[in-house]
Amino acid sequence: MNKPNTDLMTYLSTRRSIPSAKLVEPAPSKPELDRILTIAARVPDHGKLAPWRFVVIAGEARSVFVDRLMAIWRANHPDASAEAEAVERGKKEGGPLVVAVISRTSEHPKVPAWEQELSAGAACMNLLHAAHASGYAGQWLTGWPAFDADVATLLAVEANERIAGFVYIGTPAEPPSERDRPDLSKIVTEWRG
Ligand SMILES: Cc1cc2nc3c(=O)[nH]c(=O)nc-3n(C[C@H](O)[C@H](O)[C@H](O)COP(=O)(O)O)c2cc1C
Repeated sequence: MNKPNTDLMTYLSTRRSIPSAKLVEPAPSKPELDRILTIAARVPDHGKLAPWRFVVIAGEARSVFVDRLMAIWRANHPDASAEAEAVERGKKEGGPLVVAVISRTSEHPKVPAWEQELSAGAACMNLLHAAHASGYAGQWLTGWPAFDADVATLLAVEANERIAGFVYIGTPAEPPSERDRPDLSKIVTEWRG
């Protein structure tokens, strides 16, 4: 048996996402991000299909992406007030770096699409853990952009792909508050035959 890693257990049992609005510079450097993405890709993957890919939105492209999202949002909300638009922009501006995790399924005789999609979810979670282990923090968000056809076009999402999430990564501006977690008695049962 491996020696218990108490630091890791403490992290895993207390981890929290940091809301994207509270993620600020610095963001991971290119080598740090490469390492983070390498870890994100090291997830259970039945059939070695790599049923996910990552689109990094960082640096100058980060604000261009927000502008493009807001153009789509405005087209879908032609009557929105300036205040509502500012609120929406504020949400999208959170976090200095975003990784769009794209789930990519293909027909396979033994690996149903569901399993491939679960693997993409695992990649999102590993991405958060890797960001944290590298000294950063993150939050996994979908929101309307994950389900919008124009955003899919913007990210060159293909017919067999879906956006699994936008993982916002940066440095926490403040420590997170705690969040209630489900009671084990509500989520665990023991099968006794
Ligand atoms: C697939 C997925 C999509 C999510 N999308 C959103 C979202 O759009 N907005 C939001 O506030 N939280 C969203 N969340 C929840 C956050 O990622 C996160 O769980 C929450 O902020 C609480 O943080 P925690 O990781 O400490 O539980 C999503 C979670 C998952 C798994």
